[in-house]
Amino acid sequence: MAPISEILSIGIRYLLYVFLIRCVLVYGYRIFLHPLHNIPGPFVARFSDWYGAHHAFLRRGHEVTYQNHRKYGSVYRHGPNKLVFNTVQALHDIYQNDRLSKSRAYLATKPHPTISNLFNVLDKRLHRTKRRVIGQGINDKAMREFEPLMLSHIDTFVRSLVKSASSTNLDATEPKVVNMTPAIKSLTLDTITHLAFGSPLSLQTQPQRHPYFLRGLAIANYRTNMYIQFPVIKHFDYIERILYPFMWTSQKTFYRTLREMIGQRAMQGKVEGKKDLYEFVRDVKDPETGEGLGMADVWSEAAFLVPAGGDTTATALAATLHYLSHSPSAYTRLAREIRTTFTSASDIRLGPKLASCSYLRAVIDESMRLTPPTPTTLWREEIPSRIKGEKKEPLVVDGIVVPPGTEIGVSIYAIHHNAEYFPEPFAFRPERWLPGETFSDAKGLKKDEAERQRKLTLEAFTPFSLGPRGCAGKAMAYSETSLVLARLLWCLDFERPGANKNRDAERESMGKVPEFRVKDQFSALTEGPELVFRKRGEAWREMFEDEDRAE
Ligand code: HEM
Repeated sequence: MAPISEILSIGIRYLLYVFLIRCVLVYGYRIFLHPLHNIPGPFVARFSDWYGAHHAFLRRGHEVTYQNHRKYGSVYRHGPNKLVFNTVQALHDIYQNDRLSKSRAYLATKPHPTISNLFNVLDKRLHRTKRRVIGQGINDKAMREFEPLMLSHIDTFVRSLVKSASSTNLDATEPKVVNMTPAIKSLTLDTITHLAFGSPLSLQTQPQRHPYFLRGLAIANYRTNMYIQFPVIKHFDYIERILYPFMWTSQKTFYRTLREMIGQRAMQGKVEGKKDLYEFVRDVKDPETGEGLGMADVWSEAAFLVPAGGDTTATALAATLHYLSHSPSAYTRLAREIRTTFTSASDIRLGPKLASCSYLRAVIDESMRLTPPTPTTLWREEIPSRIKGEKKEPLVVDGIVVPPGTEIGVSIYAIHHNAEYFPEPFAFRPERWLPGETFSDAKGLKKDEAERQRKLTLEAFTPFSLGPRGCAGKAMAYSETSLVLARLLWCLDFERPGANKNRDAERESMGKVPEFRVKDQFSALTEGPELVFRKRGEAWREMFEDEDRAE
């Protein structure tokens, strides 16, 4: 009888042969016979999802996708069963299509198989119910009711910038350089936690209480993105615990803080006159069972709503400040609009006056176009028919027949830089959003050509995505960004430390404002901008009136 070691070695060799044959068959099929084999794309992506995982790991999926479109055209193969498109037609065909739902990869972000939140629920009926109920807490009406509390956080933010500023002249005293990413995130997270749980996290006023919250949030986003891009990795999260223990603990701290906030809110029960998001979430009932949500579900909703509402708005604001600090003409025009529309800081409220600030809206939109807060590709998939053997029309996206089981999407970053829809795609041109105005590349177009161009521009602009799974917090995002920028520019002027206005003006006129680059981890990870502030005349004093009175 052969010794055990010989049997083992034969066994291993045999398994290796089987593995190699399987690889040859599977990869050979994916490269040469797969229904998508004719669609161009990077070679590795044709046979392995490691391609997407690798770029998600390095947080550069958005820029790689943009480059790939330049190389391969308006559609390319991003994985064996993944297609990315880059046209307005595809945006419509994918995100406004009843036959499609979020891809099953979103399921990997569920904390438990039976627990879902508004972000990762795939069942359409449950999604509609959750969206209807939770949406009431973040729609226009809710924002008008929440406005005084939102303004109190914005004023805390502006006051801290005033305190960092020199008196009148930037050269006279040394103003403090402010890193805007943590400052803005503290503001937006205080705001969303106040809206969600009826009291804020107080990151602005007591940052020492939650030193790891921002880091934990960033890591939670990173993991969410890795799971969506490469769901298999979820099964190996213990490797992460061993290799990156600090990452793991920061993220746990973030979740623990949320749990504590929910616990404190739950202890208060129903509070008369208070309708925070917690109340709305507790009202959600499963349409099939009629049962309400348990604490684990409430936690899961919070774990999504806090980053959804806090992180994205922070990116929009940081990007806008970056572009303004590089664009003297846009800065001057916006400051003039704010300072001539309102009569005091407290006059800056939601309503017709703020809505009339069209340049403000153009600046925010142009900043979100260049640096979308969610720069990624939002994957969708055809829902398999419940009826066995049912024959469906083939799914066609932008003229391409998409086989069942294919994940498809449009990269928000890539389409926002598609020159067909946005002439001078890397230039900061708020005028492109203003009807009747034009800029260098659009000059000389005939009226009907200009109108066609404008229509395409509007259709291709998709920072909030679109369709039934588009952003539910758009009203909150525009309310918050507009109020912050308007109150800030009422009280202060700002610039980059050591900015050279002449050089900036020259670069701006040539369309060479540097991009506010971010890392793609589903939502964007930002750094900076670093800015210095200068008090504006006596306008800022109003912010301190309550404090002065209290003294
Ligand atoms: C500039 C700020 C914002 C941007 C750019 C943005 C962008 C987006 C995008 C692209 C999606 C779709 C995600 C996907 O398909 O997987 C989304 C979904 C969502 N966003 Fe926002 N968002 C912003 C602010 C907010 C705010 C302030 C809230 C309020 C809590 C919010 C709540 C939501 C919700 C609840 C969804 C899920 C909608 C659903 O699936 O039905 N967002 N957002």
